[in-house]
Amino acid sequence: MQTAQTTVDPSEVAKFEAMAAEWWDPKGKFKPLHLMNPCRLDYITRQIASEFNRDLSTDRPFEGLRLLDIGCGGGLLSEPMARLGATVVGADAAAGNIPVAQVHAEQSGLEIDYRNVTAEALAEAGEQFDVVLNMEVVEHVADPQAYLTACQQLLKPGGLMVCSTINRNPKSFAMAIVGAEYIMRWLPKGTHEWHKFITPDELVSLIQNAGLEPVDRKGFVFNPVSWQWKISDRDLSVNYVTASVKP
Ligand SMILES: C[S@@+](CC[C@H](N)C(=O)[O-])C[C@H]1O[C@@H](n2cnc3c(N)ncnc32)[C@H](O)[C@@H]1O
Repeated sequence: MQTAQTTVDPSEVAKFEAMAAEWWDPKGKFKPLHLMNPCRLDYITRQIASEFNRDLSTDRPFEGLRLLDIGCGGGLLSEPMARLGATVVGADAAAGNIPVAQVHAEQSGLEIDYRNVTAEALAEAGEQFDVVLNMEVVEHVADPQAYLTACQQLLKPGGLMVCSTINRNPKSFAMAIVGAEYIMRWLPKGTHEWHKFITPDELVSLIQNAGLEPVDRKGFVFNPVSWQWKISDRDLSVNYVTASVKP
């Protein structure tokens, strides 16, 4: 791993190291992210297409865009972005995630540049991207403001950051911790720490303080009957996503 680890919380990264082998098992510990993937990919692709004026009916609409998937895990989002034509760098603080992501991309015939590196180290190295995907990571870092500032530095002017996380309220405690970890046992107990969850207003302030302009926010809502996630304009009570641009 490269230097500049200021925003890494070693105990958080250790949790993901321990689960690294399971990234691509849709019934394993990352089942919630697999279930959520169609819904969040729909949001991400529409935000990128709108920001960069791309036609989603074409084969590789994101050709020419350089995209960073920060906290990429096993590459559940890096791979679809590469399929859509983006030049993808997947970065993660957990070293064990990288070979898992690399092997899966190779087996899928995709070229993705996976690196065991932090956002701060990439920013220090002067890397620049059109898009930063920052999905389900900010609730796992030691210093969200420093982390989001590094993400801002990584964007070119006019670049887009899509950032998702979990709200902090009694409902999110019941759903994301008691429900997902203790009742459904989707995730190992202790995967999430409720006090590290961030309300939408707090996230908007952090994003603005980092020098980005928030342009959209939506909820991701799980329907236990259809067993599917949907995008909601109004319900940001548990999982939610924001889009921001660098002026
Ligand atoms: C919940 S997973 C999300 C993975 C992926 N973004 C997704 O949504 O499918 C969080 C990931 O963030 C990584 N992570 C935690 N802290 C990090 C940091 N400071 N910098 C980069 N990655 C980090 C973890 O190792 C883990 O792979």
